[in-house]
Amino acid sequence: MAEIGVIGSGSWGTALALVLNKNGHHVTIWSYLKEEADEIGEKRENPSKLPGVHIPEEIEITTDLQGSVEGKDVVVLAVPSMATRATAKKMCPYVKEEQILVNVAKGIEEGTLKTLSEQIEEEIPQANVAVLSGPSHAEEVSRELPTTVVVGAETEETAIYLQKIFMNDVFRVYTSPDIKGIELGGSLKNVIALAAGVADGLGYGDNTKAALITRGIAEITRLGIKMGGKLESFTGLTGIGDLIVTCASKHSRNRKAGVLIGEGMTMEEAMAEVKMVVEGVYSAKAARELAEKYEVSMPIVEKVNQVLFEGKPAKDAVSELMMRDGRSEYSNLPWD
Ligand SMILES: NC(=O)C1=CN([C@@H]2O[C@H](COP(=O)(O)OP(=O)(O)OC[C@H]3O[C@@H](n4cnc5c(N)ncnc54)[C@H](O)[C@@H]3O)[C@@H](O)[C@H]2O)C=CC1
Ligand SMILES: O=C(CO)COP(=O)(O)O
Repeated sequence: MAEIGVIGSGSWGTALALVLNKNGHHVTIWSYLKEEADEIGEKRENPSKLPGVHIPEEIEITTDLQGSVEGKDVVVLAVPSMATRATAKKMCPYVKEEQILVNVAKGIEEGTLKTLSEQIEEEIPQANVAVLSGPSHAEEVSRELPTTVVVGAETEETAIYLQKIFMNDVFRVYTSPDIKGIELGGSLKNVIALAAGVADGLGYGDNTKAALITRGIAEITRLGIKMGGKLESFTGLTGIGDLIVTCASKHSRNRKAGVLIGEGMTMEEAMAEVKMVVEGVYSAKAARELAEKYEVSMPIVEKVNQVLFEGKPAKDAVSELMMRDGRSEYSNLPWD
């Protein structure tokens, strides 16, 4: 049995706390909001984030960050990406040398273009930072529906340790050394999911969705490989796997926000309506900046930016994507 701190009481932190509790570990969830901690503690449920899911008494809920980090065998970071750096900074004094921190949020920092593990390493240099990602909606994980994810770590030893900590009969965990590829797949898919939602909101069909998923993973892979990620991560659970679930699922926050935008809402109105964190909106600008920096063509990412931030009508964005110059599907494939 391990002592585990989960930093973040949103739907994903809570769902992972349930997995870890089922596996026999002692889990403490840290909540940023006192009202959220009080409500979970009293009702043994997170009604706004995971309605109807019982949170057993053994799981402690607290707003004491020090107590949730100090002395823990593993600390899981599950706060929204825009709060990751600030939260890591606050955690730093309580983290011992080589303590294992697992980031499970998905995002890229605007401006610095750093992944979340890079930000955590900058703020907590003494930590051993790993990541966990894959096609895994909290609503399904918390109901014990079979799910697969990948843990990425600096050493095989850490990855296998974490695999044993998280894995059970309904939560299968693979290991990988490709932290960069895992993080890029998880963050960039959210931007494509917004586009898939927009297509649904415009009333387009399955053909359009399949096109966005396939051309979307081509964009993600082109950039990801140039940035040092491995092809296998983009063709695996943390790439195409996560993109499929996000673009197709009724649980997806990014897809939902896209649907509302496709139906005519502004980005701000859509985010307010979804109520939960819509990471693709925060990663979209960073994705566009990365495409420029690494000189990679990412037309879907570009159109998402124009719709979100420059007032381009969604229908025009789709037409413009369709009417780009004709080209070969894969420009690296020779004809002879
Ligand atoms: N919900 C899901 O199914 C999955 C979510 N993720 C990722 O996990 C991360 C967290 O997402 P969710 O749990 O879904 O979010 P959520 O929308 O369910 O909850 C957000 C939580 O963040 C907390 N919070 C708000 N401002 C904060 C701040 N400044 N500092 C620290 N905490 C703050 C709130 O208390 C709230 O509990 C995101 O990056 C998301 O992409 C990854 C896989 C699955
Ligand atoms: O990353 C996630 C699922 O793997 C959560 O993001 P969405 O809710 O937009 O799908």
